[in-house]
Amino acid sequence: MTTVKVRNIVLGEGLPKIAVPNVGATEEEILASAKEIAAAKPDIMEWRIDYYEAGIKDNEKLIATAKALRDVVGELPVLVTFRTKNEGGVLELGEDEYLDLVATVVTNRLGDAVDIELFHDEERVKDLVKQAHNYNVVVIMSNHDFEKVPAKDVIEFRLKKMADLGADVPKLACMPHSADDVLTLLSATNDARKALSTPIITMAMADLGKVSRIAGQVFGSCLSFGAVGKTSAPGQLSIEDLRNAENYLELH
Ligand SMILES: O=C1C[C@@](O)(C(=O)O)C[C@@H](O)[C@@H]1O
Repeated sequence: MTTVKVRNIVLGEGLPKIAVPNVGATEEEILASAKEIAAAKPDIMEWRIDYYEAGIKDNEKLIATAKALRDVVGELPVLVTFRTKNEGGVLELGEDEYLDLVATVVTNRLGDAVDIELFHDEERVKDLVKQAHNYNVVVIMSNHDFEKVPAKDVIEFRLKKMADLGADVPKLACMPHSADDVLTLLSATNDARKALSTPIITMAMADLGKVSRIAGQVFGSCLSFGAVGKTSAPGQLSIEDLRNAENYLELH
C-alpha cells in the first residue's frame, strides 16, 4: 500500500492520524477555534467551510480567511471540506456552485488537502482531481450515508470507484442501526484495504459506531475525526479520548 503525505504527516502508516473539524461560522469564530485546535495538537485540522456562509458567498473573503487561518495554525496540515446538505452538511449549494467552490479551494490552495464528494458529475470530479494534483493538493474523496450502512459490496464498490477516479484517500462514513451494521462497515474496510493500493478512511457514526472510530489501525482506516469543543458528526469522541483509545489499541 502507498502512503500519502499531507504537509508534514503521513497517512497510511502507524496509528491512525487524528483530524479535528473547525466548524466556526464567522472569521472570528474560525480563527478562535483554530487556535484551540492547534493547541490540542491534532495531526490535521479540517476546515468545514459549509459552516462559513459569508465566505461561501464571497471568494475574496474565503481566501482572506484561509490566509489568516494559516497564520494561526502554522505548519498544521489543513483539509478543506464543503459538505453538501445531502451528505450531512449545513448549507445548500447547487451542483455547479459546489463544483466551482471546490475548484476555488484547489486553485487558490486554501488547504493542503481537499474533500471532493464522489456523487457529483463524474467528468468534473475527474477534472478537479487532476487540478488538485497540479496544485499539489491531496484529494480525500468522500461519501456519507446518514441513514444507513450500505451493503458490504456497495461500500467496497464506492471506495474502489473513488480510487479509480484518482482519489489519494477514499473515505466513507455511514450510520449503523445495529452491531451487525458496524461489523459490515468494519469488514468492508478490512477487505477494501487489502484490495486497494491507497490508504482509506471509514467510520460508522453515532454511539454504535464509536468502536470503528478508535480501531482504525486494526481494520484499516488511516484517519479518525475527533472534536475540540463542537463535533461535526454524531459519535465523534473528544481528541483526548480518541488519542487515548487509539493508544490502548496500538499494534506493536
Ligand atoms: O467526512 C467526515 C467524517 C465525519 O462525518 C465524521 O463522521 O466524523 C466528520 C466530517 O467533518 C468529515 O468531513
